[in-house]
Amino acid sequence: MGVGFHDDVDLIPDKRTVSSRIDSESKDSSRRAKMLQQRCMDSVAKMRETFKNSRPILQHRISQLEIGETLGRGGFGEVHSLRSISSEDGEHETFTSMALKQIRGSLYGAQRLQAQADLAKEAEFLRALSTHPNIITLHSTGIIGSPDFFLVMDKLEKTFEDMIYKEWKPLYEQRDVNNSEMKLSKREIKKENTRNLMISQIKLLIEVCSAYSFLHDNLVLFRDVKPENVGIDFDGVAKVFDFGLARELKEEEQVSKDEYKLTPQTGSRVYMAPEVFTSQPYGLPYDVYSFSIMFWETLTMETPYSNLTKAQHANFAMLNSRRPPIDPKWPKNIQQLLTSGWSRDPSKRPINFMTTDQLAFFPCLAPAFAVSA
Ligand SMILES: Nc1ncnc2c1ncn2[C@@H]1O[C@H](COP(=O)(O)OP(=O)(O)OP(=O)(O)O)[C@@H](O)[C@H]1O
Repeated sequence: MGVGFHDDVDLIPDKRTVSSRIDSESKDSSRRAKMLQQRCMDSVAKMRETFKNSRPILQHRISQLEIGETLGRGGFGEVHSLRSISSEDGEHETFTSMALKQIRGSLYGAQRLQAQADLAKEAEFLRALSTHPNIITLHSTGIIGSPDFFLVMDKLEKTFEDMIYKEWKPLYEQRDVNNSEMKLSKREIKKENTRNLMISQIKLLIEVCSAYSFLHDNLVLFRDVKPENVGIDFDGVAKVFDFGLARELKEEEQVSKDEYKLTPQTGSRVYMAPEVFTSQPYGLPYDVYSFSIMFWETLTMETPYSNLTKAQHANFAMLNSRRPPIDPKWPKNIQQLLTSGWSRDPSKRPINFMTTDQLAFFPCLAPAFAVSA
């Protein structure tokens, strides 16, 4: 089922994003730049129309908003907490659980236009897809000044990346601490804590999978699956956000099953699948590759390929098939999922992600899921 989005426009890369942009060195760069600019303008115009027609409660001017502290900044957007919105009768409604995303003040000219198009695209995706419990909810869209828009979304407490490095990793490093009432040996304590940690990790990964599977069911390729782009809300639920690189797959761009002609080298370097890096057609298996790298990162709490330079990564991981080391102590199912998920051959990667069933029925973890169900 398609969801009807407009054409692709590229993103301004953040420090780890190597999304292909207007290539000033290519021969037809100025023609391409003009085309891109036109596409941006078209999507911004379209978005302005959509915003005009959006639900009235969601139409706000920036002067009516009380914007709180900055929660984060990306390549083109900045996100603030939202204290309140004044209603027409001057009363203030409090929206402590919401966040406002707008375009960074430092962007001008073509970059700003591009950012507007990206934000417009993000709003369209969220409008269509944020019914899923693990996709961030879009509450509102609005206009800031005359040309720019903003989005009001659920506020996130932290990202999956924070979870890995600021919560799980310190816990793992203290895994010999006894938190259990039972009298256990040091070895047993370590084993139980490691297992409990893995259960927490897999539970959140299942939620993440569920969101990406939903996108794939709607023929939406996310193209930037990584822990930075998954949030955790204040109830501890995983929420996929940042649809800046997402793309609806269209029949006219399909070259074969699961392969589409799309912008090469789009995404973030260490999570990028070889076919995307080497400018081949690609499709949904791209996200499965990225998810597998994220899966490994979650379990090891280590940055993938951190021991390789960019050139080594290109050579060993992208052109050859070197992958992060799999711990032989991990359950066999996990080992198999990783090996197939990051396979060089996209057709060997599991379709539709690792479904909840596949993840939940690891023999070692099943009892934990049964208890919490
Ligand atoms: N709903 C939210 N609640 C709290 N913080 C958020 C929320 N959305 C985003 N952030 C924070 O703001 C940062 C920037 O947001 P986001 O990644 O959406 O911006 P972007 O410009 O689209 O990023 P990128 O350059 O990665 O595409 C995030 O990394 C996160 O730390």
